[in-house]
Amino acid sequence: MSQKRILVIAASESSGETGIEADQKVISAHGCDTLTATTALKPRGPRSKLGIFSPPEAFVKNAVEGCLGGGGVGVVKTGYLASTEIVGIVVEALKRYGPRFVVVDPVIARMPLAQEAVLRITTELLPLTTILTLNIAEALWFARSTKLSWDDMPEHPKQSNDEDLDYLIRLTKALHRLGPQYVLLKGGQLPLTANLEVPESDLDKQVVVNVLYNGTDVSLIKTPYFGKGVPQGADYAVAPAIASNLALGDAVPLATQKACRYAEAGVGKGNGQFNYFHSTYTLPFSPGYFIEYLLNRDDVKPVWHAHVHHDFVKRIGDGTLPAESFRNYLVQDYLFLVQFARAKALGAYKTNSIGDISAGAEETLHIQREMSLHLEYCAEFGLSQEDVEEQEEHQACTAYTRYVLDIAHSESWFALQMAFAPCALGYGIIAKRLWDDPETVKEQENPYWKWIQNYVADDYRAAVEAGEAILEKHAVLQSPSQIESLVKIFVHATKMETGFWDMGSE
Ligand SMILES: Cc1ncc(CO)c(N)n1
Repeated sequence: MSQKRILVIAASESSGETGIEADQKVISAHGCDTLTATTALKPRGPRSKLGIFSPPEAFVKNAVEGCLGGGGVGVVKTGYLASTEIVGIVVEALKRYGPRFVVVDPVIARMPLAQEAVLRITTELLPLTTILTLNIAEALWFARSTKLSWDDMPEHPKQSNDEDLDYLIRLTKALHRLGPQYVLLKGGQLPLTANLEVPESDLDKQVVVNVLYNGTDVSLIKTPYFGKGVPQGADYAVAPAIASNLALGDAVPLATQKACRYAEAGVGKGNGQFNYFHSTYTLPFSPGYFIEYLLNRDDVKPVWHAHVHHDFVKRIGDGTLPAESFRNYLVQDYLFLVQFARAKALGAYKTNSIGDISAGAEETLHIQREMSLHLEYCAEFGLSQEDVEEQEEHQACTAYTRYVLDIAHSESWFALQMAFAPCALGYGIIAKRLWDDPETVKEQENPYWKWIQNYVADDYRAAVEAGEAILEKHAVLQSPSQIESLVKIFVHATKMETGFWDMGSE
């Protein structure tokens, strides 16, 4: 699905806390895409006092028209419109291209703006506006700056007990007369009590009421009051979040309610920073590269290395492994594979996908074929199938197989696949390395050559690749915290593999 595109016409603020940069984070967090027309350039911190820089108006015009003329932009969100001319450019472009939604956050109280620009916003931009979002200070600024006569514009109350819910609603209605389809008045500067009354002390301040009005219906969106330390991003995030929700297809009231919830959640536990990505999952790997990521993790790499570079493996390669060790290992591996086949069969039971069921069944059969190699070797050692099956399981064998079977019972189907993973991946990698390594003693010179051949054979390779495909396909569907617990399973199973080699080396 292509991303929904939103044109942001606003100032660039190098702090990233407001302006285009902040809007872009909000919009990205909603899975939408941002196009920009930069109206002003504001440095961070004390340097901002040295001045806000203005890009040439021709640039702003070209950017706005280029973005809207290029098509695919359904929502325009405006922030700081730095000059009368820029307001004119925006108004002209909106009339020409008629985007579906126009979200206006008129940054008029905290950035310098000519009286004429405010007037032009009021008379020309607001009538083209889908939703005007503003806080109380901005609402009052409009009241002071505009030359319009407002019949029902409430006086700014001098006494705090006039600043009640009714006052907020009257203010919202007054602003609606300026022409936008909706007004959202953000009440963060006027927190109320839990019963929406005027608080008598700071302790009583509990609820922030945001008032949404469309000319007929007033709706109140209540959010908790977090005190004075609320990161400013919480306020600025509402408008771009509305723009995103509109782009994604919500009607204005729902888009607005969800935007207020988004902003509320971003305040989080109050470390002073607004969290834009509170509901965004970031997987630590790119799709298709889970295994590469997994094997390079700091908590996996050394454990994995210990398994695939074990001394037992080296001595299979150079043929110096004592026959006795190999025989003991093979017997235990046969017993291991019996239990592994049980786990594979149980895995097949644990899924509703017929593809995954039959893959599980295939793997079970594949284990049976792998076991015939073990029996061939054992015959050479004078051991029959019955002899092998009579042997007692070594603890390393019991530990590994019952761990996997326990995952099979207590965890998800995919967790079980992660418990299987070190087995196939490891033997695939080990055998290929031994096969390619010029140091490896080959053919008849090496009593274990058949073993190496078995794990580089086409059918084993195909089984490994099928397992890899399963990991890649399902890893991208997990949450980041699930990935962490899955990795732990993989690490533990890998250690069990190493334990198996250790046992063989005894
Ligand atoms: C212990 C162990 N791990 C992996 C394999 C590969 O199937 C095996 N045969 N035995």
